[in-house]
Formats: sequence, C-alpha cells, structure tokens
Amino acid sequence: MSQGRPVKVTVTGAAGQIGYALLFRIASGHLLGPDVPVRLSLLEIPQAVKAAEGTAMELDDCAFPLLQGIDITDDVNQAFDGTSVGLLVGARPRTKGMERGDLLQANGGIFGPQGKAINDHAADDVRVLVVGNPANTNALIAQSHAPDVPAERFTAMTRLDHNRALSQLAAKLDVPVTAITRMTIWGNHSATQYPDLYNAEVNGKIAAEQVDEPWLRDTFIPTVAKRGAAIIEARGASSAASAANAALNHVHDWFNGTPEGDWTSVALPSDGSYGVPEGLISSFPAISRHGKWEIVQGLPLNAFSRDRINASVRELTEERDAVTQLGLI
Ligand SMILES: NC(=O)c1ccc[n+]([C@@H]2O[C@H](COP(=O)([O-])OP(=O)(O)OC[C@H]3O[C@@H](n4cnc5c(N)ncnc54)[C@H](O)[C@@H]3O)[C@@H](O)[C@H]2O)c1
Ligand SMILES: O=C(O)C[C@H](O)C(=O)O
Repeated sequence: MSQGRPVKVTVTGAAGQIGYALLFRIASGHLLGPDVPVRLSLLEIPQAVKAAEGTAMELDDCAFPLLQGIDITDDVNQAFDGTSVGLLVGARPRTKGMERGDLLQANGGIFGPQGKAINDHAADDVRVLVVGNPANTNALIAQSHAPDVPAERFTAMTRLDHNRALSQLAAKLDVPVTAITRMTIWGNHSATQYPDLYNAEVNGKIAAEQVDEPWLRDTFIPTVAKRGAAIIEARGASSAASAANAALNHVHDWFNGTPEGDWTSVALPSDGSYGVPEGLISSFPAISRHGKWEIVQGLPLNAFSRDRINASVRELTEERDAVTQLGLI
C-alpha cells in the first residue's frame, strides 16, 4: 500500500525518448522505492505539451497505485514549484558525428532558467540530476543560477557510463555484474571520461590485475567512453532506456543509500578532492548516506590514472570557460 504524502518529481523533456522510458518506471516505484507515492510534474516546450499529455494519458491508463497526480506545463516556475526531485532531461540529443560538447550552444541556455526556477520555487530538500548533454557543464549552469540551494544538490549523470563499465568488464571476465565492486567513472561524461579498473574489484580482487593492460587501455576504456556514439550508430538515435535506467539507479541510491563496502559514480561539484578544481562538476567515486552524496576519499591513483583524470578535468575547465564566455554562468 502506498503511504503518506506524495514526493513531487519534476521531469523535463517528458515527451522525449528518455522521458518515455523513464516516467512509467518512476510511477512504478523504481525511482524512490516501492512504497513512496509520487506526483509527476512534466515540463515541456509549448509545441511538445500535447505529446506530453499523450504520455500522461498512458500513465493514467496504467492505474499505478503510487502515482498520485500528473501536472503538465511549459512554465518552468510552475514545473519546479514544490519539487523534491528534478530530473533535467529536456535537451537536444547529439547525432552521428557530433561530440556531446557540440551541444553546449544548443542546450546550455536551457539550464540557467531551470536552475533559477529550482532556486525560487523548489522544496527545501530538492535534489537535481542533469541528464541533458553535455550533462556535467549543464549541471554547472543550473547550479550557478541556484545560489540558495546547497551546491551538492546538483549532480550530473555518469551512472550510465558506470553501468557500461560494469557490463564490459563482466563480459570480459565472464562473471556476473554483481561480482564487480568499487567501479569509478572519473571526470566528464564525454569521450575523455576515465573508467578506473585499478580500484575496481572483481570477486574482491583488483580488476586491473585480472585483465591484460593492452585490453584495459586500448579496448575497455575507449569502448566505455565511446559507447554513446556506438549506440547512436547502431540505433540511429541516442540511448534512451539505458539512460532512463541509469537515472533511476542514480536517484534511487541517492535517496536509499549505496551498498555497504561499495560505491557508485556521480558527477558532483568538486570540493577540491583528488586535485579537481573546486566547483567543477566532475565524476567521482561516491557513496550516499542519509540522502547525501559523499566523495570516497583516499583512493590510490597511479600515473596513468592521474593523467586520464587530468585530461578530463581540463576538458571540463574548458567547457566552464566557454559557458562563462557565453554568459551562461
Ligand atoms: N548523461 C547521459 O548519460 C545521457 C544519456 C542519454 C541521453 N542524454 C541526453 O539527454 C537529452 C535528452 O535525450 P532524449 O533522447 O530524450 O532527446 P529527445 O529529443 O527525444 O527529447 C528531448 C525532449 O526535451 C524537450 N525539451 C527541449 N528543450 C526543453 C526545455 N527547455 N524544457 C523542457 N523540455 C525541453 C524536447 O521537446 C524533447 O521532447 C539529450 O541531451 C541527450 O544527449 C544524456
Ligand atoms: O552519447 C550520447 O550523446 C547520449 C548519451 O550521452 C550516452 O552516453 O548514451
């Protein structure tokens, strides 16, 4: 039986691919838990509101016990009024031949107004996941417009990369994904991301010691880092269901905690950890305790790892400078 007051969850881009893969699972309890009622607030651009209404009709037709209302709007302030969870998905996806950073001009302008609306209208406990690409820098744009909201409540999604790394390593070693712990995606959700097998473990032993180095460096890392482009090549469109799944994993763990002795990957505003410049939204190993992400401290980084992380952080710094030049933060 669903208990208590519903948690308001705002999803932008509700009429899009990811939105369609996400909303029914949120209403089924996969976001916050099987006993947490939700109220959905769907934000779309005016010309897509009718499509969002169609999705809402289907949500109604599922008669979900946990779904206690759906609001649909093109008004950003109304969309975030009283919201506790913001899933900022609405943004243009890249197409074949583009890098995610090429979307900065097209999408960057979306996230400032949404950050301000969150600042002015969201609930005090609001937590935000930015999915729209380039996700890390779009999260920085949104966060920079919400000075009254603790910075760490703004995150960007690298959980899809994290899940991809688990899947690739499991296939290589012919183990279930549940045999793998302590996986980390460092840096930017881009081709410079660094999936770290020197701290990951398979059946309790360091992963890097169980694979050959050429495979690790020349196959595993590029396969994970460029998986988004491979999906676009194969599907003719960017990832949707796997992205929605990762968004659900991210928020579910944020609210419910990460497993004891393990961690996940979250792009968070840096506090200077691991030499990542303060304020950059970069992916770190993170645990969730009492609804708060904490960066896992003290992991050893060899020279190779350090170089890879530095390269991705350099890209994030360049993106931050670019959006500053554009007046977006
Ligand atoms: N971070 C990740 O791991 C990850 C994974 C997959 C996709 N993505 C990104 O997620 C975004 C959405 O992907 P998609 O496949 O759903 O795209 P899509 O084109 O299918 O849907 C995007 C939706 O956003 C809406 N939208 C555009 N501007 C908006 C605004 N200002 N407010 C509200 N809604 C707005 C559009 O009308 C559209 O319905 C893309 O930028 C894509 O690159 C990120
Ligand atoms: O690669 C993309 O453009 C979509 C998304 O960021 C992904 O990683 O699948």
